Amino acid sequence: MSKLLIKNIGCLQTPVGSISHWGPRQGENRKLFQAAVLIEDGRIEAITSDGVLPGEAADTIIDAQGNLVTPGLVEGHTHLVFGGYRQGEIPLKLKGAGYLDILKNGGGILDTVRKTRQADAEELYQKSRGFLDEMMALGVTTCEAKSGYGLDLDTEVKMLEVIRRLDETHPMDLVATFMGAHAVPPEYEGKGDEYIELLCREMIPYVKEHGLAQFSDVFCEDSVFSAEQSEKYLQCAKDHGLGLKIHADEIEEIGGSQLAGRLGAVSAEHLIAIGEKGLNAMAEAKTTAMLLPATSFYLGKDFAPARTMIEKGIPVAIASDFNPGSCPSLNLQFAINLGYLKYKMTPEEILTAVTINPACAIGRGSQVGTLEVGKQADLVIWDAPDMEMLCYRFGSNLALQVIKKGELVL
Ligand SMILES: N=CN[C@@H](CCC(=O)O)C(=O)O
Ligand SMILES: [Zn+2]
Repeated sequence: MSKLLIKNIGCLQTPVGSISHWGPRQGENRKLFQAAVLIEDGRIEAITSDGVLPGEAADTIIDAQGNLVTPGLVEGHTHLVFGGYRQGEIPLKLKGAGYLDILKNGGGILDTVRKTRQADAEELYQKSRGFLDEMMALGVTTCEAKSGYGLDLDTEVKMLEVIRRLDETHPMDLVATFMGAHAVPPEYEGKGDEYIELLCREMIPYVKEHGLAQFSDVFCEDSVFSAEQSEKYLQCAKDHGLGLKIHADEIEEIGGSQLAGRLGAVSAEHLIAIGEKGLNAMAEAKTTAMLLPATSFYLGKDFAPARTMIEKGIPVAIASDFNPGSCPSLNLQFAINLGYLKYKMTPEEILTAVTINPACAIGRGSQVGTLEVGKQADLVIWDAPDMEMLCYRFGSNLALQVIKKGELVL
């Protein structure tokens, strides 16, 4: 069994976790100086500090040259499988067209649905592989990916099978979320309730029966799916044993975050327009707030009240929201910068928000998201002495070396 030693780590920084007691965190971090990590068979065998090296010899040694080492980043929210792009929407947005206006006129998500239905699985697979390569080069080692650009069974299954094939063939670990309730498809225009019926009667059972997704998600938004429709869909997903996620209170507050708390959703996404009742419901249920600052930036919206969420004890995660419409950037490092500048989170809270908290929100908290003996050896060596530098510098890729399951992948 191969042994890898990473030595001369200036600062090893990790959220506080423990395999037996893992769960979303508020931001407590552990920092070890002049540290070293011994990895065997893809797992962390030993962590030392103060210049002391693990006793056992290693086959391969990496000198971290005094740099920062953190857990591999966990990307908790993407729509990374999609046909075509939507660059044509920019001029409309610049002329003042709102995100929902474009969708109501058959563009937006529905434009990507048309292109995804036309795209073949191989094309989607190859395009998404490229995105995963880029994300891994930025320090991401585990990633969630949603369906939701099919809105019919065949194309939703096509998307989820692409995600499964990516998980089987790419070094990145992927977690799939079924999002058949992303929008009402054109063939059900004006018949949203009937489409929810179809999702509950046909698609959710099929997805569960074929093990195609671990979670289910819905776009609960004005003129997309109401809180009532979202509840019906999520209750059906819950009854079929899928974990619950909900795009909530992104543009209008229509009760999505309250629903998240009431149903015990594992996470609620966006939350730009969340109100006091939604905050209290999520705090009560310990539903993770999956915040998407690059979407706020790109749509020219406000930023979610992250500080208030942390003060209320709501676990906070930060993700890219990579998708062709509201956030055509997969750069989680940029989301880290925005977490610092716009959410005013501390570097420790931000590290927690891009590692253990999203890991818990996608069901991987016991395997990844912290650096501790026994966990999977997913780590990043950064071109930075500390987490402050990662939060402060933006526009450059500061990931120097990425280790995935003990293998150097970058
Ligand atoms: N808001 C809904 N869904 C995605 C955007 C999807 C799209 O515009 O293609 C989001 O999370 O931002
Ligand atoms: Zn999304």
